[in-house]
Amino acid sequence: MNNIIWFRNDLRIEDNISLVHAMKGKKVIAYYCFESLFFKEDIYGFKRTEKFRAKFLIETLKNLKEQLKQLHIPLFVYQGESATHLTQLINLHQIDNVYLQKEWTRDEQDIVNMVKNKARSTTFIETFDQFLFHPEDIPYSSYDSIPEIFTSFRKKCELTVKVRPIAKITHTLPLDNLIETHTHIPTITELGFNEFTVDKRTAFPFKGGTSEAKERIDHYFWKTRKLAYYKKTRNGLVGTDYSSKLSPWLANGSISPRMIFWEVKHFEKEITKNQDTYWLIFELIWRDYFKYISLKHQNTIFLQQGILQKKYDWKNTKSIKTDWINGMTNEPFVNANMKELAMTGWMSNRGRQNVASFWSKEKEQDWRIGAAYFESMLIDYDVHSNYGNWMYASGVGNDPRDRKFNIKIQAERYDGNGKYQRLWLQDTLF
Ligand SMILES: Cc1cc2nc3c(=O)[nH]c(=O)nc-3n(C[C@H](O)[C@H](O)[C@H](O)COP(=O)(O)OP(=O)(O)OC[C@H]3O[C@@H](n4cnc5c(N)ncnc54)[C@H](O)[C@@H]3O)c2cc1C
Repeated sequence: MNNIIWFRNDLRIEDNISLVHAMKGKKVIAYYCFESLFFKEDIYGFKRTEKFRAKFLIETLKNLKEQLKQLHIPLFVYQGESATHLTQLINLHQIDNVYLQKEWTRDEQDIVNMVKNKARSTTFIETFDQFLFHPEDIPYSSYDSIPEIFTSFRKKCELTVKVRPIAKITHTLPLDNLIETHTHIPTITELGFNEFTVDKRTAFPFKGGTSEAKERIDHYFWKTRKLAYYKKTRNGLVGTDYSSKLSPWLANGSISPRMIFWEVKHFEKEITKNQDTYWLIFELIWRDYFKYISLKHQNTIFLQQGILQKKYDWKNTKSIKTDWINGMTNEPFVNANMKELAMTGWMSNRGRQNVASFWSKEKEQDWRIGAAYFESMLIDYDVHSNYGNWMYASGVGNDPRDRKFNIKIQAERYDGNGKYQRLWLQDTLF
């Protein structure tokens, strides 16, 4: 059998089910495409992927290519459309099976369907591999019965679901499997961006790729033991260590939630087990939850009325949008966060909650514009977490209390000494 592993948001060789299956083939090649759809402008005028995530992705691919090489698997990398490139590759190498992580959102599915339509004699094996709690293991007979309240979901899953072990690779391919690809990983300029240096103030000064993710875990868990204080520091705003910062690697799959889960368990056995160590797993369950919500509600997560079918009088005011994006509103705390995002592609969870609430609840602007801006800018953009959290913050999702943040009180509580606001607003008056 000739197999392809089609990498998308599972850019790792460890704990990758599709790779384990693909490696049973006689000939195995790997494929990745910088899909032009994800680099186009959206309907609001934002580039769907901005330079921060593009750079992170390039770094991730470089690391993946090296790691695949150790297994004697060549990585073919293209820019454009999979409907063209992957179909050609399938024909050229007489591919029997394409293995890939199952995705269910609109654009991801469209891309797969276009390839399937052009490669009708090839088998596509799609496997869920982005979850902590595997969809076959959760205590619900269908996605329809997933509760709309996170706590109900979490409690029931915690009682009944066992996190699966890490999927292991047991062999390498013969050396002659490592054929020349005549493709290369594009540079940032080839992807349409100018070269740039990262702002020194960034809270996320890290690179893409599994190796970097593992270094981060080593630092945060083992070297500094910050994990043992995670719950107490996770609402922080300044510096690298107030939270794990694992989301960008999780988002593109260069690390799996299971890898993190089992490392927490190891830490709990070797060092300490407390509320803080549990809380990192608690947050990973939030991540799962938003994936299940999008599995349940499918593409309604992109609609203005959200999964609640709630109609508000959403506005789309150009000046409010410009002020919000540029950090020029009447709220210094919002401004500091928006400047951080614009200059680094990163914002803390506390910041995200505040700027989202300000945009949709205070200014009553169409939440989808805010979500689209985040999609463009965030290094850790993940379709489910982003749209799930945006709906939640905007009153059309899973927040049973439909909260609106008091920005001044939030700034006082989480940035009482003004350190964070000074960091990002030092050049402007506030
Ligand atoms: C409006 C809004 C948009 C967001 N968009 C994204 C997004 O596109 N991608 C993304 O990964 N997260 C998103 N989040 C969730 C959260 O802000 C980030 O996951 C978190 O800040 C990442 O930092 P960390 O890795 O240090 O998190 P930690 O606090 O260390 O948490 C560990 C992990 O748990 C998960 N997690 C934590 N909080 C959440 C949450 N609220 N929802 C889902 N998963 C969570 C993440 O995978 C995170 O890496 C969004 C939140 C809001 C309010």
